[in-house]
Amino acid sequence: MAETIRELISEQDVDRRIEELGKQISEDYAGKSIHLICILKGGAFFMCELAKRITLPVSIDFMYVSSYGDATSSSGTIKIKKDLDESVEGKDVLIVEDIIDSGRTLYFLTRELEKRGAKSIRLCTLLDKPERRVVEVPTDYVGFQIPDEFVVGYGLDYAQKYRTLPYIGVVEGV
Ligand SMILES: O=P(O)(O)OC[C@H]1O[C@H](OP(=O)(O)OP(=O)(O)O)[C@H](O)[C@@H]1O
Ligand code: HPA
Ligand SMILES: [Mg+2]
Repeated sequence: MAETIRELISEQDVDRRIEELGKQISEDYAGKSIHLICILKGGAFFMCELAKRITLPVSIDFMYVSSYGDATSSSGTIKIKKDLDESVEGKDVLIVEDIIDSGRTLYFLTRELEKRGAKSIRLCTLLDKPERRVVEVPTDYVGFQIPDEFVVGYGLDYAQKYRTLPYIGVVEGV
């Protein structure tokens, strides 16, 4: 069977949900500024859309961590491929991810940012796949809970392909 993509969440539904998340985050952090930490590569697409919808002062930084490579399951080893440019000490940090799957990446990141002295650490993820969790991690803001299927689009890749799809789809035939 050839590799095909089945739409799971439409572009319109993703946009609408990001709008809601931006509003909720702006209310919850009222009076504060937020330091967004985008987890590359997948989180970049979501972060740009989310940041535009937060009505508070926002600063942004990027970290590139990767564990999947070209596979559909985690290698279990998280590597920092590009570190943050700025210190997180004393900052209200909001980690922005495209997906929480096994939870290993988020667990690693949370511990790392705690060690570096962040004042508070929360997570905003576009997608959450709770059935696959290996490590328990708190998810503060979740766009959509999805079933146990390998998804692509809106930053998510399968072997570096499909990141630029404007909707979320399931890879079939692999
Ligand atoms: O909960 P987990 O099982 O740890 O999976 C989630 C992580 O896996 C993906 O990153 P990936 O390693 O594919 O890097 P990428 O964003 O560059 O594609 C995704 O962007 C998350 O960072
Ligand atoms: O379902 C997924 N798709 C793409 N990348 C991922 N990284 C963890 N889970 C996924
Ligand atoms: Mg990936």
